[in-house]
Amino acid sequence: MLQQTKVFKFGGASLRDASAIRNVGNILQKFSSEKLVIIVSAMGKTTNALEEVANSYWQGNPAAAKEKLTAIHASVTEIIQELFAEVPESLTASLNDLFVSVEWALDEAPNEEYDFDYDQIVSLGELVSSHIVATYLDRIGLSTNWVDARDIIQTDNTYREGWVKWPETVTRAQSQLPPLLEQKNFILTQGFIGNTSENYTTTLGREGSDYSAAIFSYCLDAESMSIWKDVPGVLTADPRLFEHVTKIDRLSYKEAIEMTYYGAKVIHPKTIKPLQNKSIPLYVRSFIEPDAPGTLVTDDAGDAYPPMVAVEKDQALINISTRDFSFVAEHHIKELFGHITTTRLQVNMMQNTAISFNVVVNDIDDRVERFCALVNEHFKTTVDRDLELITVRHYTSEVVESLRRGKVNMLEGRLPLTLQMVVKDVPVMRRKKLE
Ligand SMILES: Nc1ncnc2c1ncn2[C@@H]1O[C@H](COP(=O)(O)OP(=O)(O)O)[C@@H](O)[C@H]1O
Ligand SMILES: N[C@@H](CC(=O)OP(=O)(O)O)C(=O)O
Repeated sequence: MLQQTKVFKFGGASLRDASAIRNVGNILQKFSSEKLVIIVSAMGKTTNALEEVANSYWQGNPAAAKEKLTAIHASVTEIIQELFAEVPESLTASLNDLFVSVEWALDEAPNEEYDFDYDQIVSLGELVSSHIVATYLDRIGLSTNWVDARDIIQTDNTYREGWVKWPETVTRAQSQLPPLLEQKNFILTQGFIGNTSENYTTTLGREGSDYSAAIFSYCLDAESMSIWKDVPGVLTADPRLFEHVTKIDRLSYKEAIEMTYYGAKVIHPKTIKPLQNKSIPLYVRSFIEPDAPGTLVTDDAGDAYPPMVAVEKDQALINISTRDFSFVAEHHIKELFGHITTTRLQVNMMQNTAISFNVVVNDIDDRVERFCALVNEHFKTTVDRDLELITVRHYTSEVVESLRRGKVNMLEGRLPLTLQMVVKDVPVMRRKKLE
């Protein structure tokens, strides 16, 4: 039975309003005889809205936080009123309980750690959407067991980026989920959230629901995993940023992990490893054209690919140099990486010269400032911000030239299959109109 379980993941875009949720219901009708574990994200941009609640609360403005929370509750209520001719009382009650529990938390003084409070607040989005979708599926005759993902996914207490405790998670999934799939064909649960051993909620990192689906797939030795997106599959570049992109029919795990790590947002980068480790095929499919084949990510996908481009925004280039003109030696690099680890910087590129070391990192929160303060005693640092990291796999000179147009190149690295450049826009100089 386990071999036949498929895992489906529906993200925020596929659940943004009542008609989108109905569309998900229509897709799932076609699979009513299959064993499915369905992972849902928060609806639309709810997670961003909840981040605003967490920020107001943390900035010492609980009244503003509550106002924002009430607005989210109101928009959820509007969606369910449109979705159900008559909203089931049990759903209204569960949603009220969820919102009230966060509201009460906002009355308490903030915890010492922002990341902890963030997770307790922001996890609400997935809990809300999963109750709505499960109730809707039951209503349209798709009998579904709602599961709290926090009973399955166990993490350490790295809030906002929980590290999965695999043995505990596998044991829980394998003991709890198969009996539920015997009872009803569908299990519906949340992406993005997990639980610590002290029973506190963690999140797995922004856009982490794809990863949750991969965790469930791994634990259940799923037959396949499908993520339902607003694009026809994996494209040669983000269609929001580039014209003339084409769909890739088949992609190897290796290509997928390289592209997603460097910013191809269509798949969360942590998704690939659990699937590759168990050779579970990944389908990236369109919820707009659900019968189209999408992209298949597997082991044996050949190695002839067109140029593929990924863009990661909000990059900072940190130039670190020794204060006394000594070489940047191995012991310096060891010290620097110690600080990189403690400040949770993600390094996307690095290069060194005799007396300097350059790293390109995701510019998140105040991590760069904290890193610079830590290294200040031994090193001088300068930081360039608002940069983009452009990664091109299977690059050609034409593609690279076209990407360079209008950009200043700050750092570049080439390997036989991958070219990376860190760029910023050329400052535009315009002639003034003469009086
Ligand atoms: N190479 C790519 N191929 C397809 N889509 C991409 C690519 N790179 C970035 N994207 C973007 O990823 C989006 C889908 O991912 P995402 O918004 O995270 O989905 P969801 O939140 O529904 O899981 C697309 O709308 C597209 O703009
Ligand atoms: N809701 C979370 C997790 C997630 O993966 O969402 P989505 O599937 O819509 O990218 C976020 O927005 O970060």
